[in-house]
Amino acid sequence: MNATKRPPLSPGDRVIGKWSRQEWTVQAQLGVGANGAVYSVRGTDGALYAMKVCDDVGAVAFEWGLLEQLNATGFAFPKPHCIDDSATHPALYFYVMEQIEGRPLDQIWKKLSSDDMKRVLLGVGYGLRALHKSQHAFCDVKPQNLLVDVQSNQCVRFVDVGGVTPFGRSVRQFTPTSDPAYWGFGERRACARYDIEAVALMVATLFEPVPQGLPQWPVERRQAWILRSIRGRHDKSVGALLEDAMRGRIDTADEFVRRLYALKLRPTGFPKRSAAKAQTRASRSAAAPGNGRRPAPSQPRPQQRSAKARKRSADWTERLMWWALTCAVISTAGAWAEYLR
Ligand SMILES: Nc1ncnc2c1ncn2[C@@H]1O[C@H](COP(=O)(O)OP(=O)(O)OP(=O)(O)O)[C@@H](O)[C@H]1O
Repeated sequence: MNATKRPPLSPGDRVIGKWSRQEWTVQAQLGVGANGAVYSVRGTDGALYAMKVCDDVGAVAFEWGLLEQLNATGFAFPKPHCIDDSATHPALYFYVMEQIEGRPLDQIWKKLSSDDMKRVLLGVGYGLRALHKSQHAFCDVKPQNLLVDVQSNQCVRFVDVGGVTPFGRSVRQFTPTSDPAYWGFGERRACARYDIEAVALMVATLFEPVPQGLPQWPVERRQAWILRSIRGRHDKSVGALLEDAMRGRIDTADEFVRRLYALKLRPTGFPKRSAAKAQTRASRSAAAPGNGRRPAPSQPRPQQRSAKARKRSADWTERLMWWALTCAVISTAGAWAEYLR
């Protein structure tokens, strides 16, 4: 496939579908990968969509077919909207889908609190659970394909359906650092366990970027490196979960979700973020699911907090006063004793 075949689109360009006669105006480029480029486009209905443009008409048809098939089971991938060729650009094959809000996981991971990390991973687990029900594996699990909406309680959605493969088949599209076979943990065959292993590898490499020379290392050395990094750096329970997942001891997304729920996270070992903030967010969403705007009932109110602070400082000054008074009484008594002697 030759990347130069595909005409690049710029903001303001209009694309008219040859068959559907629908029209879209390009707003911005959302991303670009090995298979094509994805643009944010506005339809004539005023809504924003994502348009994926590939060099190869076969790739467009293949991804479109998968999106449609998976949409029927309803889950984390974008909803398909339309497939067409451009009447306005030569050799421009594309499909239009829902534009997913959110930022790629690698761009926000380091800013998340441990609670938010757990929430994101639960979202990934739920998305995989739904996908696996359709007997397909994601296969190309990588942070760039997981979009997290930080405005919406860390809601996670998947993009890039190109790697999705029916269970039992060989994996066609993968990213080495999330590929269990690359690390010597398993074979490159689509199944639920492959995805869970990939998630664990992805998390480990988000915590600690891989060394530059890693591709030249023998597989045993790579494996030793990643095991050392998860055993040494994180909360022990997180390390144990990641290691079990990597080693293929977690067979289903259901089990992964259960293990995540059971994790008792310590605030240490994760990037700094005010624990109070995280707790406020968690209790907010518990109090008002969906919008999280009401303050948590268990949170001490500012007036209560300042009353306590006042009481603490009053205790301290009171003690100082009594101490000064006692000293004064003792020295006065001493002076009288000296005078009367
Ligand atoms: N529906 C969407 N909504 C918002 N952003 C999207 C959408 N689809 C893709 N993107 C963005 O565009 C980027 C590239 O898209 P995609 O992964 O589908 O291309 P690709 O050529 O298959 O990439 P790769 O080389 O990883 O296989 C994604 O990482 C994501 O940031």
